[in-house]
Amino acid sequence: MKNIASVIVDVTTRQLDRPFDYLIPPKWEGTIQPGMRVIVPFGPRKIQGFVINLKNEHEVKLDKLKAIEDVLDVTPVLNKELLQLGYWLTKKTLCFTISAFQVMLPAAIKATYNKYLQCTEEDKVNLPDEWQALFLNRTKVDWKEVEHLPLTTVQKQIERGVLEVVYEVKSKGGKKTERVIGPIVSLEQLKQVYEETKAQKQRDVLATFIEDASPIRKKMLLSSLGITDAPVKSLVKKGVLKEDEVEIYRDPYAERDFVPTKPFPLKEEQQVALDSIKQSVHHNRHDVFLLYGVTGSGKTEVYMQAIDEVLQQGKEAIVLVPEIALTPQMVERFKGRFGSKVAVLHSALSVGEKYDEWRKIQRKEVSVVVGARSAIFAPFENIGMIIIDEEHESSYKQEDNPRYHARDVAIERGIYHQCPVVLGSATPTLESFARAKKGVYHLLTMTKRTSEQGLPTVEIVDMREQLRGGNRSMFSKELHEKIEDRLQKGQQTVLFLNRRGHSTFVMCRDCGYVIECPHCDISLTYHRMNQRVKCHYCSYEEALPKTCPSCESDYIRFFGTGTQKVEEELVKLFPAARIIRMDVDTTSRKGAHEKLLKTFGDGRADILLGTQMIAKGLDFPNVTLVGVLTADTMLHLPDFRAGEKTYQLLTQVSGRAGRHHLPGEVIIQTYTPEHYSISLAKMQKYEQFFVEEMQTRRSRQYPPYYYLTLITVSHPELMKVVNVVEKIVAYLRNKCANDTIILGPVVSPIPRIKDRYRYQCMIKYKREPELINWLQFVQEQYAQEMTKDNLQISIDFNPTMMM
Ligand SMILES: Nc1ncnc2c1ncn2[C@@H]1O[C@H](COP(=O)(O)OP(=O)(O)OP(=O)(O)O)[C@@H](O)[C@H]1O
Ligand SMILES: [Zn+2]
Ligand SMILES: [Zn+2]
Repeated sequence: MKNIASVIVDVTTRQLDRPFDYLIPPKWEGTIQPGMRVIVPFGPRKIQGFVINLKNEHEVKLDKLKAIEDVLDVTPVLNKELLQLGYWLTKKTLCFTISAFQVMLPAAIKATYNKYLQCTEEDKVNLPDEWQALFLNRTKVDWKEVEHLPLTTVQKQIERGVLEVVYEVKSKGGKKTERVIGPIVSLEQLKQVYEETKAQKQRDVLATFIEDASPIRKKMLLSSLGITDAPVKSLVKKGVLKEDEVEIYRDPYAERDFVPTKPFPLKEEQQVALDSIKQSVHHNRHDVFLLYGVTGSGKTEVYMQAIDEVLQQGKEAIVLVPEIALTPQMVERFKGRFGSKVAVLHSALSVGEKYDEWRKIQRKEVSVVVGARSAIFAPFENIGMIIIDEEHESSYKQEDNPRYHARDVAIERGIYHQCPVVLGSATPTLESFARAKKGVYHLLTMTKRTSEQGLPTVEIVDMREQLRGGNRSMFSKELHEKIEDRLQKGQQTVLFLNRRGHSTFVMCRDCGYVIECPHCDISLTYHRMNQRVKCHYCSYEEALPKTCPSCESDYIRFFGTGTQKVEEELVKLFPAARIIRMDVDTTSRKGAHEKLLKTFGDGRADILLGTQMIAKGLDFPNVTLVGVLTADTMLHLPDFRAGEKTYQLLTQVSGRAGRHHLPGEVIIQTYTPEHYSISLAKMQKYEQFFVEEMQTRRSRQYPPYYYLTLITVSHPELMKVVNVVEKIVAYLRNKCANDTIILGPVVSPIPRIKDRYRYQCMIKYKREPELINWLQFVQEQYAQEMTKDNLQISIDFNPTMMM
């Protein structure tokens, strides 16, 4: 009998990042499996851990072995494949094993929770007698009530599919909960208590539950009987009723009807693409496809018909879309085609809602997942295809540990399941397009829009000339006229303001003083709502000063153009226009995003003004004009991908115009019309852009010609940082190949965050198979100081953020 479990414990220190052995007490022998979470003693504490392996007694030294304290799961939360994927993540990103396991699970499982055993009404009849008694008049039993039972008997019922373990998140600030009352005795007993009770109000309560034993919201109970809390409290005290606090779960899409859709007859290019993908589905081949299709070429339709094929094989599909594109429109399209077979995972869901969706996946109630980055870890066991839409989006890379890229995880899972991975984009990353050209990925090209209109015409307006001509407005003459024209025709306009890289700092116009965060070397961002300035890195905030702290001038103003300011000007210029503004301020409340888009989609507004969040995925037939207010704000970021990102964004935004019967027009306003990212976006010539940008990358030795690894060292003391980073660089210089370039050490673009000084070094290399081992060695060398002395060394392979 294997009665020893190897456990990865929840401690994030390098020295302890290895399995520890624990004895399995006899009562759990044969029931504990890899992938389950347990509570184990660790030093003076009791902590959580994941069982990864079982062993026999003779494989380990028995003396000193402590025993497992408690078992948290009755069935594994991580299956064999995901455990393996966890090790892979650990190795590839140099994160802690425990972090790799945790990132694959929904937050609810990590949070404090109540554990219940649940049985549906229909399943109750299938329970053995003793269990039926337990579930009498209720569908949910607190885990504490069954804890004393042998785990195997519980497991048996779970395997039969009649019982289920569920977690409910304990309410933490801000989450909606409500009190629920229900009986905890049998109907017989309820009747008996009813007979014995004299107090009329208590009798009323009892009568309610004799009629219908299911738990009821306390508020409703009190108001329907017209009573106070007191009679309920007495009955709870007597042990007849039970009061619970439960989080209010809501299926965010439950109240919505999704109009069922049928597959479109495909256009020729779509058909060719689909056929190739189907081939590899049929032959269970792990191929990576790059579906390069212009905006509006019907990529989503290809995804959906390919998924159809996968479902017919009895397999499952994962579809990743960027968070920002996970609009109601996108969800609607998948729900419309696949109905209740779809689970949706995105960050707007509450912890409980996310957990509910995850559970649907684990219980195999759904076979399609549409979700943002972390949906790549969906616990399916029979994956037939993984799709990554808008594969160029930087949000697919996680910026915290584990610093993984969803594309890499998708390919790893694709290999395991022997299934195709489809990457789709109108503007693929240079890395992916280069791979496709080399034949590493299969290139599928769609050059035409599905509508007869073709791509919109794009016009570039030089804002410097506008200024010379005396126009100081943020709207060029051209854009102004075209908006006027659309208003008259009753067509819609989308205006895009690129906020990323936009300065919204506060500066004194007399002396040039800029307000900065006292803890981070970065300017504070102005928040109009409450007249305060805020740090984006450490959330430090203060009131907007009335006079300049340096020269006391009262001419201290905030700089940069915010959406609110644009809106104000729009109202002045077009008083009759109905305007919708979408930015972080107007969409912070739950459901607001969806509501605003619906208003626009229903034609109840003329102009949609927004930031990045309107650049993707929108498909409104009446939009015939797209205006980009300032195209170049991103070009000047200290990032070698600035040109690529600008090109991608301009193409995506332009792609919102003229997608159906009406032709579309795009106006791009810029101060640098000569930059090739902007001029080629006008011509919509991705392949030419690719060639140009590749030349730049080659000459400047950047990806995809070179790989990058960024090491950032931080500590509250500057000397310490410099000392450590210099040692690391010296060590690496000694090891690395001759053609490897080590830049630095230099001060990071943001020299200080949260009172920690930051230095970095960038390694550029063509081939360094040992690099990962050297960096692991570096981590081990500094493990003590990282645990005890507040030293941080972050290692980012293929970084997407250069700051
Ligand atoms: N074969 C087809 N026949 C007619 N209409 C189609 C067909 N395929 C897709 N469409 C429609 O064309 C429009 C554009 O398709 P879709 O949104 O899938 O394009 P896309 O390539 O994903 O676009 P983007 O990259 O801009 O988001 C949609 O309204 C879609 O319903
Ligand atoms: Zn700060
Ligand atoms: Zn001043």
